[in-house]
Amino acid sequence: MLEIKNINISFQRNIFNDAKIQFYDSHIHAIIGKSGSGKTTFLRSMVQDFPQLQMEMVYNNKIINQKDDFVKEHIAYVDQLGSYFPNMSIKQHFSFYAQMKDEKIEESEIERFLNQVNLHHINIKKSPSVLSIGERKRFLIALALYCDKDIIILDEPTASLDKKNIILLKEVLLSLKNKMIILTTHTPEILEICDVIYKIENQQFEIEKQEIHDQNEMTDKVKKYHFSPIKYCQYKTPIQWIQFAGIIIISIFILIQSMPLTQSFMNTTEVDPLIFNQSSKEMIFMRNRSGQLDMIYAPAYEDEIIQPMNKDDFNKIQNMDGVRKIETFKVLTLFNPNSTDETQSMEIIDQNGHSSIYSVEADGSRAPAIFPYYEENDFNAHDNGIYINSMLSEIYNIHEGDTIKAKFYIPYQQYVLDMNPYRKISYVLKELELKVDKVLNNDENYRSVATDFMIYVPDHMFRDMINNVNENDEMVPSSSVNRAADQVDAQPYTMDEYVIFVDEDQAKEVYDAILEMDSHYDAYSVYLDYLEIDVIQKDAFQTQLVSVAGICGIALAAFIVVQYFMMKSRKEEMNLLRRNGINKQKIHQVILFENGVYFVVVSVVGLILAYFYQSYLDDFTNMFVFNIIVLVISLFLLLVNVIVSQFLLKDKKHLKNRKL
Ligand SMILES: Nc1ncnc2c1ncn2[C@@H]1O[C@H](COP(=O)(O)OP(=O)(O)OP(=O)(O)O)[C@@H](O)[C@H]1O
Repeated sequence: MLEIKNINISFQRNIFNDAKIQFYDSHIHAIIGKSGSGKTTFLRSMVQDFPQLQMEMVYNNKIINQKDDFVKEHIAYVDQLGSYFPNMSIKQHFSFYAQMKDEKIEESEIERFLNQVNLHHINIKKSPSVLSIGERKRFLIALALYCDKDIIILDEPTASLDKKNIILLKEVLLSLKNKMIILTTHTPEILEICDVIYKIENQQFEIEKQEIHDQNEMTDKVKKYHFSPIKYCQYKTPIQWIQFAGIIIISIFILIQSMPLTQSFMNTTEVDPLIFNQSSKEMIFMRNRSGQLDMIYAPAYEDEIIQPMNKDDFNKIQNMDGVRKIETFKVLTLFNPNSTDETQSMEIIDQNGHSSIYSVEADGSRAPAIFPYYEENDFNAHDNGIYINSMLSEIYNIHEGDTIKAKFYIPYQQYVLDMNPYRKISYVLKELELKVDKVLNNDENYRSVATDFMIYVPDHMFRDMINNVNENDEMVPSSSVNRAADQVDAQPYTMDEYVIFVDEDQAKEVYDAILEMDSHYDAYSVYLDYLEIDVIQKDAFQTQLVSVAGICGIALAAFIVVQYFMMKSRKEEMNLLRRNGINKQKIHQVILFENGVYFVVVSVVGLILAYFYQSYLDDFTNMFVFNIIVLVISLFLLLVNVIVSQFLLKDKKHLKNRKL
């Protein structure tokens, strides 16, 4: 027996005032009353709490403290509309309850239950929406029977039913001998089979009819129903799966958009320390070029195209504000500047005499070269030592005190052609032994675009290396030099490239002035070049940022719209779970689990894509930043996801929502 006492419900007005009511095992009860008297509200209050409700329920002499558990174990509720889970087929409804009961249900068993309520030959793979409302209500009763609930509540079961369906329903109700049926109706055919009829009058339940017969002992065995939020996630319509996949795809799209942007941001922030050291800020390379400049200015590698400076211009530059000194400049290479199609070997001898021989790539990309340094470079307190940069030291494992032994190409004579190229240069191949006095830090040395592997020798030593060449040295054969020798006489080689030492704050003016003097004058400063590229990169980043922000904004709006509709379609589903006694925490766990799956999928795919993107760039130096950005964006999208779901699933319309 179910006794409900002290029923108080009031909205704008009192609906029940200290009312009480009793329901008997194996009896059919009807509640009647005028429209608006509170029939639906009362039935609803039996399965769901709301703020305007107070009541005390006693079932088989036990006070019900946990209404949710009681509902889950004992009550099946069928509302006026015959509401069903919109995310489940007929068959899935049964398997959902089977899962809660820790059982498996076969199709034949489902059919047996459907037969009990006169539902034959329906396609159980279809959604209950294909059923008529009468069939739907009977289907829900069949479900209640399968769930073995002992209390079945039917709100207006005959609403919208035709005569034939009313008769069918009546037969079904009569067959439920051992259940406690509680219904609201005004249909005489149903009322005549009710054992007890209560009428709502003056906010109380008044007995209209009471024919209590022997009550089939309804076992109060505690049935255990388990609701698993994880298993529940499988119940989705194809549209919901598509929506779920949709928000994942949109999220991944946003992540993909962020990657080039991140890269371009890193480009704008990454600073090579070599660019900002004092020497790089104060050195401007300069030359008078014959012919067109192709690509970039690579100091001294292209000295066939360098011709002497105009004396007047040279003097002008020398007298410019900020110019401290002008020195000649050249680079000695390990490869034949006339053809780099060869492999060279380089020997490193350590202080103990142990030697390592390296074969240097034919393309010269890892080839060290000899550069002059000057007093103005302020290297290591002017001790006239031989220095190398840290990159060369690391790659070839060269330490202070080690000796680099290799053959370098040293210019000997030039054949001035006075056209483009301006001259042909003959070289000798000379073995040099350079004992490394010090490995310079990045903030000490200067940088060149010619190579990353630099050996610095004092300017006077450098000039000696060039000036001490004579015809006894090993001449490098060259057909182009021979051809030039047929046309013009040889002259001694002259260094026509220069490095200007300037005051840092006037470097830009000097640089611009040189370029303005003559279109054949080239000026190159690692530092100024960097600043120029930096401005271009920052501009490019800003443009990219605006376009990516636009695209991602649209994608985010699409994300919210899809998520909104997905969640909206689930509101009914969540309400039904509540009516099945599934508490709010469990329902939140469903959402939490789905959000968790979403986050894991998006972030893992994002991290994999970030990895591939970086391998495409062949640069893993920003791996950490990329991964953090992927995770931050995924977390942000997760947050949007959670906010939209919480916003939609909140019981904010509790007071107004009649169909809870
Ligand atoms: N959530 C709510 N917020 C405000 N008022 C409510 C709410 N639910 C019900 N009411 C009011 O409580 C009263 C009883 O409504 P209820 O639907 O229970 O009546 P009923 O007897 O089932 O009527 P009918 O036979 O027409 O379905 C009505 O005046 C209704 O407006």
